[in-house]
Amino acid sequence: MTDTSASPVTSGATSDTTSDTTSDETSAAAPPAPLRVAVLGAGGRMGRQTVAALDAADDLRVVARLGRGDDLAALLAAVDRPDVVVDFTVPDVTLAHVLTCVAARVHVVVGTTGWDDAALDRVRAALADAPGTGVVVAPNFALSAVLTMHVAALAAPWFESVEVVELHHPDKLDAPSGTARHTAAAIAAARAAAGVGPSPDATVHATDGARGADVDGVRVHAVRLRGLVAHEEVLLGNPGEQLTIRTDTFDRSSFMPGVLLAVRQVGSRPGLTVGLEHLLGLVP
Ligand SMILES: NC(=O)C1=CN([C@@H]2O[C@H](COP(=O)(O)OP(=O)(O)OC[C@H]3O[C@@H](n4cnc5c(N)ncnc54)[C@H](OP(=O)(O)O)[C@@H]3O)[C@@H](O)[C@H]2O)C=CC1
Ligand SMILES: O=C(O)C1=N[C@H](C(=O)O)C[C@H](O)C1
Repeated sequence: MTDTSASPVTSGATSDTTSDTTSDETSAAAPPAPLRVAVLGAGGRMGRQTVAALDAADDLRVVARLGRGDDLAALLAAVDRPDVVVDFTVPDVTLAHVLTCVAARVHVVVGTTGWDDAALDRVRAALADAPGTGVVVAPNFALSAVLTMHVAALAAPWFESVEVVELHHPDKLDAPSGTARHTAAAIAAARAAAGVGPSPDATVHATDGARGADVDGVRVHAVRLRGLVAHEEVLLGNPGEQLTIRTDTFDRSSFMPGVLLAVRQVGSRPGLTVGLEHLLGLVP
């Protein structure tokens, strides 16, 4: 539901940062107006956490909280529209949300997973007609997860075998997780660049699914278990040795520094950015 108490129309625009005084000294010290942010999926697990994190930041202001059935296009057509939209909804609708924002030339930060190359290509095509607009799609905003993916890609060419195991709460809609897909893609790219072939696997008899999903040639296994939040292991094997890289999110607060970083940076990153690693400077 749209939060009318803080909607673009009723929130009083920039009045909280506009000083009554005409003193040069005072106006020079005035902080910039907070970035105006709308949250899609605001009533969900991530949406609630995101609204709270934005509320706690002096330089960011939540101006709308949207859920299923709320009119995003109308919000973006308002005079006093948000600067940035954050999407934590469901895989079926996130592409449409992003295309609506790009058409209105409003920056978007996307945490929702379930993206594939075709959907990302549609965003790139839309952005070609919206110069200056930024979209950040990040499968995982937690630092430990981003570093797990980064280190896994560094290590992958040095091992014969590599497989990914992701473990999540059972209310999750998509499998494998967006993080696991992103991890597998990074591993596959690093191995291909180094001329390393597929992981050895002699399996000729297997029950469907027993060897997990094939993501870019990397086996990915998905566990759903009550009590878990979000976890991933990358297993790398050589004769006589194993490297395990593991990330554990015990609480969704782990995602918030990354979400706020993306909200602050998306306006200065025109085009499509996939992965928080780019915002952290881990990759160009
Ligand atoms: N990038 C990251 O770091 C992270 C990404 N995620 C991803 O974020 C997404 C959301 O996760 P989570 O918060 O746990 O899921 P939830 O199911 O808790 O929340 C999803 C929310 O989206 C709302 N919603 C559904 N359809 C629409 C719609 N058409 N328009 C607007 N809102 C809609 C739901 O409303 P209703 O209740 O009415 O259905 C619900 O409030 C998932 O894809 C998940 O994988 C999760 C954690 C971290
Ligand atoms: O649904 C979740 O919870 C999560 N989804 C993201 C994913 O699919 O990778 C990020 C994190 O793993 C939590």
